[in-house]
Amino acid sequence: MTQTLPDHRLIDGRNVARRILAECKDYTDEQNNLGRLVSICIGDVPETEVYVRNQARGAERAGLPFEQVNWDANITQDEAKQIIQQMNDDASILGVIIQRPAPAHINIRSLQSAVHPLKDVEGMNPASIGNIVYSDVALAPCTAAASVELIKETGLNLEGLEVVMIGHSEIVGKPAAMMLMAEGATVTVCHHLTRSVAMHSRRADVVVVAVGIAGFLGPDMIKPGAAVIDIGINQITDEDGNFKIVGDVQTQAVTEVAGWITPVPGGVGPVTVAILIRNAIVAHKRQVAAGWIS
Ligand SMILES: Nc1nc2c(c(=O)[nH]1)N[C@@H](CN(C=O)c1ccc(C(=O)N[C@@H](CCC(=O)O)C(=O)O)cc1)CN2
Repeated sequence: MTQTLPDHRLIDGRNVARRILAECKDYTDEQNNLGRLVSICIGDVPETEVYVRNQARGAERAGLPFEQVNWDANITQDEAKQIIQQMNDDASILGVIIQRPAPAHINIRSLQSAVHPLKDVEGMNPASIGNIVYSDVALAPCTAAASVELIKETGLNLEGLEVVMIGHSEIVGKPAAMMLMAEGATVTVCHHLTRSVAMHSRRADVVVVAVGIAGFLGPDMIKPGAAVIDIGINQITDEDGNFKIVGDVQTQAVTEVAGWITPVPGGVGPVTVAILIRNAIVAHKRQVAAGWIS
């Protein structure tokens, strides 16, 4: 009888998420009056449906009250801001996350800045993001923190590690680069104006890809044995007309060369959700310390 052995090159994000959520549950079990995590969607955005569904599941597993709120796509910036301000003052709300993307007329950055730093479970308020520059990374943007968590899962020593980050978004690439520097890694950030991404990625111990282009990273772009962390969550339609989630990496081909690789789905997605819940716990501890709640 042939036995299928697990591929140890694959980093299982679901396992990492389970561990983080179990730690959160240990904390929530000790609390008797936890506020709820409010997740806001503006308009109908199919890309965020999976994310929000998994947020609800993650919160349930961690014993955290959760509420999904859907705002009409035509809500004005002022109306949205006003509701956020009411949420800031509402003691029954522990934290707030606003899904991206939002409709074009909404200034999402300004709206995220309206979430009070103590309720900013996404770490997207400029005050929270700014703290990362000072190596205070306890409340960091979820996907950026997930990429660091997945690199740690390889067991590689981050001190002096050569990491190439492909993508410089404010939500992943930039904060993740700062967080990795705080861990002692040497980080190169590539972006759309980088002359030869492959020239950089081929010498890296770890390549993190967050460009939002399905199959962007091929096997010829990495060093044999490197760790590849795929941050892309791209919805595509397969040959049978079904929706499917794929990453920014040509997973099958790159697995032949890489030492470690994160799959999509089952990689960064579940860890992003788990970090969101962990951030909510950090927010709770900070609110208690600030005397907002007891
Ligand atoms: N405010 C924010 N909005 C959005 C962010 C963000 O970090 N902050 N990132 C993305 C989220 N996103 C993709 O569009 C996304 C995140 C997580 C998942 C997920 O849980 N994926 C699972 C899917 C498994 C399944 O099919 O159930 C996985 O990858 O295993 C999906 C999407 C956009 N918005």
